[in-house]
Amino acid sequence: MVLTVDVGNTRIKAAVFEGSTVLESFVFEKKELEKKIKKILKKFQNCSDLVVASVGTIEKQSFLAFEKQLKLHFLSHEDVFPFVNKYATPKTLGIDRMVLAAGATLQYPNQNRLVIDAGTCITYDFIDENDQYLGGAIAPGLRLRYESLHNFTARLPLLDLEEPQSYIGNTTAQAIHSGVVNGFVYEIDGFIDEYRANFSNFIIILTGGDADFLAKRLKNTIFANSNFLLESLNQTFQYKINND
Ligand SMILES: Nc1ncnc2c1ncn2[C@@H]1O[C@H](COP(=O)(O)OP(=O)(O)OP(=O)(O)O)[C@@H](O)[C@H]1O
Ligand SMILES: CC(C)(CO)[C@@H](O)C(=O)NCCC(=O)O
Ligand SMILES: [K+]
Repeated sequence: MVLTVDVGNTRIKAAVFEGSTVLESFVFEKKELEKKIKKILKKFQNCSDLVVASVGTIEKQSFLAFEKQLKLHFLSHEDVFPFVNKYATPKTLGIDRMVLAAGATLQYPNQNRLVIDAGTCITYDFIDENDQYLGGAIAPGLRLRYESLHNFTARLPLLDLEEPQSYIGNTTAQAIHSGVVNGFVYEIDGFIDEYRANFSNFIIILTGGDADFLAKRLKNTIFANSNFLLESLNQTFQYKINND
């Protein structure tokens, strides 16, 4: 059994895998890290490996205590990945994006793939049919848009996510919902159209905390898989032990 942990910018997600099957998955806050992992390991005592990808402030040190119980794999750029990294600054590429690209490469071989992660940030990652990682884009995520409108202005309230009634918002609240939600959806559809115009035959993988919300609203039909990063962590680990 393998315990995978994704330390994002907002929350932590974890899952226990037996082979490629998820036995259970978890979401928790950063301050609960130690307590939660202890609890998971108590329930799943057959876990032999702990695989971590962190883009947050939590470093490898926070996991060292678990090394007594199981083998720690704190993923970094030094690990083996199943694609050729064409990013011009490979060392600054987020480890979460590398893991997503690895999962897409392994799970959908011999085709162009676009991974869209709608989390704290929206990230786009493109791997071509020759398994070359080309790059993509980083944009503010849905919640971040609501927060930045409030934090960087004097008069805009902080609102919770709500379906806009129209693209023509006729109140401050409706104008914000339209700008944030419609803007988010139009932007992502626009990116997908751009990729479609330039590449034929490719698959789109949609993941992240806002994936389900988004999937229903895109004009492009895409299935969401909110576990894709955790599944990719498990696959990256399997790839690593077979290729090290
Ligand atoms: N309980 C929650 N806390 C924070 N965001 C949530 C929650 N539930 C849903 N969301 C949505 O999920 C988005 C954040 O996505 P996610 O949880 O994947 O981010 P994350 O944990 O920071 O991971 P990453 O840094 O990898 O994006 C927000 O834009 C928000 O709309
Ligand atoms: C873009 C985020 C914040 C998304 O989680 C993360 O992948 C990151 O910190 N990336 C570093 C910059 C880059 O990927 O080029
Ligand atoms: K993200």
